[in-house]
Amino acid sequence: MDKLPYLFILNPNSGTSIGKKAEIIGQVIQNFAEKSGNQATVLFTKERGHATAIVRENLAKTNWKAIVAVGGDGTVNEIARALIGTDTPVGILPLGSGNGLARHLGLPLTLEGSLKRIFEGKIITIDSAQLNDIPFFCIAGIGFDAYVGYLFSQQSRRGLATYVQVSVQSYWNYKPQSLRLNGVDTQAFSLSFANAGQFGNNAWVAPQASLQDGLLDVCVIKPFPKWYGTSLAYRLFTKGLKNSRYIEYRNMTELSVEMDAPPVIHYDGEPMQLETNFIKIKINPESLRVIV
Ligand SMILES: Nc1ncnc2c1ncn2[C@@H]1O[C@H](COP(=O)(O)OP(=O)(O)OP(=O)(O)O)[C@@H](O)[C@H]1O
Repeated sequence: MDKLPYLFILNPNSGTSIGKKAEIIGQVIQNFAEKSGNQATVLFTKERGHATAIVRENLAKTNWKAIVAVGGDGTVNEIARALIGTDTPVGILPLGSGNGLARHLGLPLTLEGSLKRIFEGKIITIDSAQLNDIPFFCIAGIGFDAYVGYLFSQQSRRGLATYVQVSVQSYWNYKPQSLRLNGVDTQAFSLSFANAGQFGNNAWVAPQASLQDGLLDVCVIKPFPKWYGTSLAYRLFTKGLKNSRYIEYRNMTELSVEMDAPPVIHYDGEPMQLETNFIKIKINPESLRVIV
């Protein structure tokens, strides 16, 4: 049996209720590993960005079989960014709110099912991407979803219900943005750079996206009448956006976006206010190993 150890990094801030259960989940991971003849070290993050620091500190110390993100897409991002171009695979134990990458990959969403998959699954190599120097693995974007992500991050309550509430409230006053996409003037309600197909919670902005095609699926949601919003939302959750006249898809390996002012963006659901109005996005083919 292969005895290389696994490093699990748990973000107690992921999802809506890990916090109080973090220690118990850590214990479940340890017990499951032991029972299945594996070794696991479980570490807990203390703040935003800490997961990246933990990987960097520990990567050279031991030959890890895999480093597992216990949390949502933000936690996967923090861990995977330190594993790009290395042989060490990332595992995903999806305990976040949206779990876009895990859902795209069809991974189990239960604790036991995920642990079994992590210890028994196979490894594939996927593309990663970057927005300026920010790596992302699932989807990055500008526009309405970035704006909502930014407002959501300022709420004290998390979870899907809060997200829906913030989305609906901001929808009515939100105005499409003017930008230049590869130098061409474009009006967009939102612009998504999809490596994987969904934001999380099965909101499929680019259901056709593949993590292994060396391409980004760029989805432009063009300005639309407000009454059309429910139809777009329905299409988003039923993989039907492609048939809308307000949607345009392009496959690209890199692109540039220029805005009039530094925009709020999101990468893998993490909102961020940029300090520049020039954005370059590019794909890095076959750059991350993942357990599936
Ligand atoms: N110990 C911590 N305390 C506070 N925030 C943390 C801590 N560790 C990580 N974070 C931050 O928590 C945020 C949320 O993490 P994550 O994205 O994994 O969960 P989520 O938002 O519930 O899931 P998803 O992105 O799948 O919807 C990230 O911004 C991450 O940097």
